[in-house]
Amino acid sequence: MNKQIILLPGDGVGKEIMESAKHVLNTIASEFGHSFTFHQHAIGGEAIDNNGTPLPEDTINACRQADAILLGAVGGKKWDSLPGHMRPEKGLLGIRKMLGLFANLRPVKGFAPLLHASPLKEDVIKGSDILIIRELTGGLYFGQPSERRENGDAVVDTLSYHRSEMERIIDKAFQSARLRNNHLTSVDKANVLESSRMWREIVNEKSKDYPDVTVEHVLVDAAAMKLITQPNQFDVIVTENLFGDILSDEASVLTGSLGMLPSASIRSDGVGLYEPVHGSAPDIAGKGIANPMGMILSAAMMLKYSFGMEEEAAEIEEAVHDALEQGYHTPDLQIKGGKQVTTKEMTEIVVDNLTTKSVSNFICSTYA
Ligand SMILES: NC(=O)c1ccc[n+]([C@@H]2O[C@H](COP(=O)([O-])OP(=O)(O)OC[C@H]3O[C@@H](n4cnc5c(N)ncnc54)[C@H](O)[C@@H]3O)[C@@H](O)[C@H]2O)c1
Ligand SMILES: CC(C)[C@H](C(=O)O)[C@@H](O)C(=O)O
Ligand SMILES: [Mg+2]
Repeated sequence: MNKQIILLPGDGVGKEIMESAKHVLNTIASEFGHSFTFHQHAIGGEAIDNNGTPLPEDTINACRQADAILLGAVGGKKWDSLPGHMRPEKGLLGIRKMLGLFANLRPVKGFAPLLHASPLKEDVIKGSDILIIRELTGGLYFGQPSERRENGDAVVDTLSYHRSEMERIIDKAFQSARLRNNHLTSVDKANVLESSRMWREIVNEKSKDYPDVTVEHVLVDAAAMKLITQPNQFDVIVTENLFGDILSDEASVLTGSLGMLPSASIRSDGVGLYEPVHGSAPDIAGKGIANPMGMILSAAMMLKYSFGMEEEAAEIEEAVHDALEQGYHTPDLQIKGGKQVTTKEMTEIVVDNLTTKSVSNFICSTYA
């Protein structure tokens, strides 16, 4: 099966982990007889430097024609003082919006070998398996007006949603709950926000179409607390854009590191953009020690959701699991003992697991 994949490595560790995803995908292609053609394009800070815009036209055109898109991360201190519309993050928001990628799926599942890598108690996180579904193309991120007023002494951002935008993400969440444990937690701030009251009404209306799914409403502040105290009470969480952004970084603590979390941003026809949940990690960029697992697992999500390659995706997940079980980990994972490795070494171990199912002969070097 020939697939055209757009690679948007972006900035900071984005470039380092994109190499990992490419290596893993090339390995899967040769194991399963697929052909993946990669086309690399600029986005974010790199595109600002080279093209004067965070989202160049040729990147947009390439993404429109792609079978799927893989993105590393954007952003960095160098571009932090630029005006809002020129920031690297605007490139990412722009491509999500232009392609209509309204459903952001962020699975949070602890790998057994990492249960003790979380600062949370092992018996609190044991059994946690959450799918956070974040609305991605509306809300405060895109509402207008969004501007400074009164010579900079006042400011306005706008939280705006149309009913249809809420309905499609809530439908997606009910459908996902049906494929899992039939439990949906809708997270909002209905005690304060009108948008949340409308969201809650729509969830209640929709629940009549999915009588087999149990629905629970939780206010976002309480949800933030419950994610840490009772994470295994959740199955699917659905929420609006900003709440989903915040809760997903929080939930990553269950897995031991933000570097572990993958994501899929999709629309109804299966076209998708796949990226780890984390950012460009400026504090470790260039050191070769970024955790590549979130990126590699995002590539696996691409195979599953955009290409229907379930078996291939499962093999990648297993190879990641095995690498962790073999004791290998990048330094972000606080594991006592085990073998600390670099991004490249971790990638080789995953690739080795994919091809030989054994890394017993792998010699890992140390890094400075
Ligand atoms: N999707 C994206 O492109 C994306 C997402 C979040 C933040 N950002 C941008 O990234 C820049 C930095 O933001 P930040 O520092 O708040 O968040 P960040 O996610 O980049 O980093 C937060 C912390 O997690 C660590 N971390 C993140 N990914 C890691 C990995 N793969 N391996 C090991 N450790 C990892 C970092 O070292 C850092 O300590 C900002 O410009 C921000 O806008 C981009
Ligand atoms: C970089 C930023 C625009 C982005 C977001 O807020 O959506 C990031 O934090 C994410 O979680 O993908
Ligand atoms: Mg985020």
